[in-house]
Amino acid sequence: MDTDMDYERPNVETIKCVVVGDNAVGKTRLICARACNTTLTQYQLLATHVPTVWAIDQYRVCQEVLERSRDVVDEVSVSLRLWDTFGDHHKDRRFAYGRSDVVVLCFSIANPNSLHHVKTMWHQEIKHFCPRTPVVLVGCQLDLRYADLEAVNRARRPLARKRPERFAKELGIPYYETSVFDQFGIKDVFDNAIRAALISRRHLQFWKSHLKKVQKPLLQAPFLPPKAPPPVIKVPECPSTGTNEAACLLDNPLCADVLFILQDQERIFAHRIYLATSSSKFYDLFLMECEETPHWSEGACEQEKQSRDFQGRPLSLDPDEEREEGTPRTPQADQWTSSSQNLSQQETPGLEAEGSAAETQTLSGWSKGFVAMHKEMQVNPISKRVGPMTVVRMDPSVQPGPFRTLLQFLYTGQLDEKERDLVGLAQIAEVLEMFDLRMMVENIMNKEAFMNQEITKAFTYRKANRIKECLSKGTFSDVTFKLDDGAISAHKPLLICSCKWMAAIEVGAFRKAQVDSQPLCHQGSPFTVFLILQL
Ligand SMILES: Nc1nc2c(ncn2[C@@H]2O[C@H](COP(=O)(O)OP(=O)(O)OP(=O)(O)O)[C@@H](O)[C@H]2O)c(=O)[nH]1
Repeated sequence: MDTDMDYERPNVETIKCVVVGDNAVGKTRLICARACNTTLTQYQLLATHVPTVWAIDQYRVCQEVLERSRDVVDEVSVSLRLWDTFGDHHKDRRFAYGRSDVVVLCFSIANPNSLHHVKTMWHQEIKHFCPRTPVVLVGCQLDLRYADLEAVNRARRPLARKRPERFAKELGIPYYETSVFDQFGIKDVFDNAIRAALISRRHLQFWKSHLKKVQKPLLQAPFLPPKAPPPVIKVPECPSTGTNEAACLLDNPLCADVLFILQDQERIFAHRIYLATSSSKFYDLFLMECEETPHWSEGACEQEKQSRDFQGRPLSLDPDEEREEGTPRTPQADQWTSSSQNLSQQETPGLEAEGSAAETQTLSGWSKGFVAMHKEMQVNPISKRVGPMTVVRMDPSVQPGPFRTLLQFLYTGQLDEKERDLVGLAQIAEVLEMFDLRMMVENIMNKEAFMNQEITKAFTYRKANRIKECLSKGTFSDVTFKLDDGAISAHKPLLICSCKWMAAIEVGAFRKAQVDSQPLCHQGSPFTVFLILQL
């Protein structure tokens, strides 16, 4: 080493920096990150620990390592010589400490014991072998403080910044944190270790005027932890189960949000999320409604709306409030004629309307089979709760029997082979542009009903994807889960179908106070705090 040209260059300060600390705290990785600029994936970093020391000989054999050892700190040219050591407490490190200029004392932020050993063992050892050498304390593996590594975190809680900071203060040494994974703090550690070494050298070699600008080790800028990823909402790719539950929900329409009126008297309750994710026609219909009446609208502005409308505050049904004055109507909305008349009482006798109807949208020009749509407070026939509902009046040609079968298909993706009114069903499927249903009917008529299984499969696959989309965007959602780190919009009908607990809440078996303090599901759900709105 003594033959290195750095020793011959004037004004280049060679600094021997010894890196010590417990086994597996990350010394070797830290040294490699500085000396060789190695970047590793988290997977590589987490792979089993192999006890190693980074070979000091690298400075002789590897040109890149030698070049990277050169640095300029506070206008001083330095050559940084890193010495890796074994972490075993009983090993003899006196050779490593000999003639050292600075000691980088490492512990792992994910391992409180390694910090404990800083005080009980490492600092004492350093003071014993090189009492005048400056020391820098380094918390390695900083990313593990924020990582979602259940096992690691549970086994040994990562250290918060305060504790090691207090340690460092007591020992009178500077403190830095690093993550090789996030490439954070590596330069901070070594630049400031160099500073500490140079300051100490300046005391001894006061004639070295080029050291006069060297600063004391600086404070480290805080690490900005990465934002937690949004929660992953999993929807089974092809939900084969759940069809019975969906059919049940249609028969017992808890938390229904749409009411079909057929032939001016027949009333069928349903759920927008089921219809919109099974049929483009209904998707368009309900989305148009959202756009037309922004006050009620869900869709993209769902989150905001949920916090406004469903937090128990009175809902305004005044159409004038629904669009700010001077706001242009969407071209789509202009296709319909709108009137503010209240249809609920006069035109649909027998309705248990609780409030007045909002703006009515005439749909006959938009599509065959539909007459008009408006929003109205309605009583749910099962829970007896009053809530806003989309009331859709169907064309008189739409017969209740086939329409019910059509809805069953939209909820389950299945069609009973024994269906009697196949002709009526084919007609209504044609009118409402539900071509997969029409094809199913044709298959039954052609005695090829076995082919319908494939249609059902494709249907459920498509539906699952659409549900995923609606979940991620909050479209048609009617419930918001408030979590510690944000809110998730969801759909009560879907939840009710997959979780009896939710159904119990909806029929009122639980009181709100209990709901607030109960975890959501029995399946180890991560939610611990949630609020059901609109209770
Ligand atoms: N997540 C994460 N893991 C790290 C980091 N640094 C090191 N590791 C991992 O921690 C383990 C120990 O790292 P080493 O650098 O080998 O530890 P060491 O202190 O040199 O260990 P000894 O050679 O036994 O003294 C390895 O599996 C590394 O991949 C880091 O910044 N983040």
